[in-house]
This record gives sequence, C-alpha cells and structure tokens, in this order.
Amino acid sequence: MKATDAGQADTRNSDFADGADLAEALADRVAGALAAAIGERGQATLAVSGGTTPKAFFAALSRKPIAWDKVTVTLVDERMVPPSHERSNHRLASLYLLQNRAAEAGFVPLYTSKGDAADVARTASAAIDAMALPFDVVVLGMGTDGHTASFFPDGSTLEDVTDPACAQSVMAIEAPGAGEPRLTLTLPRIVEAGLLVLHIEGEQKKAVLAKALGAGPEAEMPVRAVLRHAKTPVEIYWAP
Ligand SMILES: O=C1O[C@H](COP(=O)(O)O)[C@@H](O)[C@H](O)[C@H]1O
Repeated sequence: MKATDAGQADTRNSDFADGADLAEALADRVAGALAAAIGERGQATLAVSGGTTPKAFFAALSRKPIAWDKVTVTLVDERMVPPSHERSNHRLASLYLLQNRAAEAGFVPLYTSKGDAADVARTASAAIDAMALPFDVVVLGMGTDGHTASFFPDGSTLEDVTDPACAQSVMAIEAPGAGEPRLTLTLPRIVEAGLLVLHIEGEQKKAVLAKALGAGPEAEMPVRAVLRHAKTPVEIYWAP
C-alpha cells in the first residue's frame, strides 16, 4: 500500500486469523532476518518493544534455532524503572524473549540507575552506538493514542526524538499518557533498520493505523514519523 498523499508511507500488510498464528509467522520472519545477518556479518542486532502485545511473539522467537550467541538484543523504549519493576520492558524481554534458545543472546538495557533521565539517556545512547548499527531488525508496537516507541503525543522532547537528523540514539521523554518518564530510541535508529516491523493487534489499533496512514500532523499521531521516514517498507503484522 502506498499512501502518496501523506508522506510516502510504504507498507506491506500481513493479516492473521489470531495472535498465535501471527506470533509464529513474525518469529519466523525475524529469525530469518537475524540468521541472514549472521550469515553476512557474523552477528545480528534486534530492538524490540514492550507493552502487552509482544509476549506470544517473544516466546515463539525464543525457540527459533538460530545462533543466538551472535545476536544482541536491546529495547525500542523503556520506562525509567529498574528491571525488577513490573512495568519494565527489560523485565518483559527477560521473562519472555531471553529464554530457551535465546537465553544465549546478549542484551543491552536502556535503563541504568545513575543520574537523572537525561544522564541515563546519554549512557544508553553510548551503549547503543557501540552496537553494530544499523539494527538488523526493529519491531515496533503502537498505542491507541498513535504513539510508537515512546514517541507520545505531547511528549516533552517529541520534536527532537522524531527529528530524522537527531544526533542522539536514545533520548528521555515525558508525556501525559506515558506514566513514568521514558527512554526511547530516536527516529534515525528506528527507520534505518534492515527490517522494520509494526506489530499491532485488535480492531481498534487497525483503525488507529488507518488514520495514521492518512494525512495529518506527525505530532498528533507520532507513529506517522516512522511510517513516513522508513527507509524500507514497514511490514505490518496484524491479528484481531
Ligand atoms: O508503552 C508502550 O506501549 C506500546 C504499545 O504497547 P501495548 O501494551 O499496547 O502493546 C509499546 O510498543 C511500547 O514499547 C511500550 O513501551
């Protein structure tokens, strides 16, 4: 689908009967891309989202037979909370993805405990910059408010984090809909990924995405920044 009226969002849509089918298909797609990267360069990088949607996908991916010891995993975004916190995306990845065969993978957290959010973001940015970039795979989610990663409407640093020329790989952001202060990969790190996936489930999110693919300001629905600036077609995985 090519949405030429709204900034050239180029997408490839895969719809599934249910979340279990989606999880297996997406795990196959991501594992294939990681294996290809390992074949080409001897290593692979993966950035994953948090929230409630990715659990089944994480579990399926964790069982895929690839050389996980050559894969480094990080997060698309994180809350300013320690990994023991129930809302930590690090915790989610540890419980559901870094298990089974994927327990061999390396992991680069965004949250560390020293300093304020801006300090932590600078530390995370340096850690991301030390990874083999661009990411081979980035898997995004999306909220019903049109946020993706931690690009929230009315976010304190939304203009900076969605700047295609943003110099930092990770920035701090606060927003009314975000709960805790957040850390997020910035737009350049996301849109340069070799494989860029948007994983959404439910009719409500389908309708939100349809709106986001139409004309309108990126600040109103920040997922538009990704859809409009992606360097490769955004692969949209959806199930009811
Ligand atoms: O806050 C977040 O929300 C989005 C969507 O989460 P979901 O619970 O609706 O699946 C997620 O992609 C992001 O990583 C997370 O921090």
